[in-house]
Amino acid sequence: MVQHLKRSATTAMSSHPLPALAQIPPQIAAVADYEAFARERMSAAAWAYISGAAADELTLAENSAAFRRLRLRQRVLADLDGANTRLELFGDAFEYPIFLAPVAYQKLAHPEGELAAALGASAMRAGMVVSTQASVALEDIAAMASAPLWFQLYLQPDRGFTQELVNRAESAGYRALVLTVDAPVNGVRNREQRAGFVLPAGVDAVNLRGMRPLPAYTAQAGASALFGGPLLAGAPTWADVRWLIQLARLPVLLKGITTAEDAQRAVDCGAAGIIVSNHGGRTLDTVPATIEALPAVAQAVDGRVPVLLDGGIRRGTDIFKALALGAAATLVGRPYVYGLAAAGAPGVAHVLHMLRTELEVAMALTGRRTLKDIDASAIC
Ligand SMILES: Cc1cc2nc3c(=O)[nH]c(=O)nc-3n(C[C@H](O)[C@H](O)[C@H](O)COP(=O)(O)O)c2cc1C
Ligand SMILES: CC(C)CC(=O)C(=O)O
Repeated sequence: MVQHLKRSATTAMSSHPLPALAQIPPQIAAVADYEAFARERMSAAAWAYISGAAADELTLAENSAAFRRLRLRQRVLADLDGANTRLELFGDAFEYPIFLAPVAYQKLAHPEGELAAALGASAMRAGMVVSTQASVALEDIAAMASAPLWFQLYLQPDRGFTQELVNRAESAGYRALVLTVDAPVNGVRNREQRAGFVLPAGVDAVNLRGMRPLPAYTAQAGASALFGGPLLAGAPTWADVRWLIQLARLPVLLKGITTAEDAQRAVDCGAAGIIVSNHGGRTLDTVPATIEALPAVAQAVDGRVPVLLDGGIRRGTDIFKALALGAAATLVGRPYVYGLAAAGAPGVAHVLHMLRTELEVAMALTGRRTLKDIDASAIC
């Protein structure tokens, strides 16, 4: 049913998103409802890669559980005339504070990959962050999108190649750079390992083609698999953050900050924004949920730059709670990838539509007219 919808509605969506949304079956009423449809359409290995996280996946579970533990304070009879969810970030206006987080290799989820995600986001006028490891050329994604795109950067050991990547993103019209700082090495991805995940033919990091590969390295028996090898030797440091901020013409956000100390340092280095993120639980297991890390980061930043958050958002009330505790906006990862896998661009649009509507309901029932009215007093 949803598969059929994908074919017929993608075309309709490019002129108007709503007819396509009207064809989504009623049993998909919440973001979580896409998960089963997505799983059916993916190989077991791709499912393990996308839905999985690091080690015992405690942080993955905690990201959502911590949102669910928070309680809202309902307020009644507020004047909601003129209510809206608008915001401005880095000179661009957005209709609502929900962005698509950078997710690598989206062709694993859908043959059109990032192109369909960008189409869905643009139809809903939502911003999207495109991964360095996208499976579609960053220029082609930019040509598809009408809403603002940001480019997520993994600093490559070859800094000259990294600079080229930044130039390409700037030339293609991306509006900000998101430097991911929490993954100098991959987490211990046991679920992926057990499923034997490897990239299938036809899916690769096309934007990194032509880059000089790291020297081959096999640790001697009894030696460290990581320390002393080339991976950490080329890993980014604060000096690289300053280098990037100096060379980039675009604002640079740091993604993957979860402590007050690092937030302070990021602002001191000239970061234009901070994304509180633990990579959806995919890097270091047992770190706290992002919603628990947010207040200390927001306090350290003290309004000097916008603080965004991702990780575990599955409801509009989660977005509301993040805003109440100091976030200017939020990003979602797996939820839209599940929508993409199940129904292509309309699935992505639908996920955004549901989250936005749920956020508006939460605002109406807590008596908040604008995003600026959402503060900690909305939480018990
Ligand atoms: C399959 C997958 C691939 C990801 N790829 C990237 C990436 O290339 N760059 C990055 O900064 N974050 C990446 N992330 C992390 C997301 O940007 C985001 O932090 C996380 O998914 C948020 O948690 P959520 O999935 O619970 O919404 C990836 C996440 C997933 C699930
Ligand atoms: C290719 C990976 C490094 C992309 C990523 O960030 C992830 O899988 O979490």
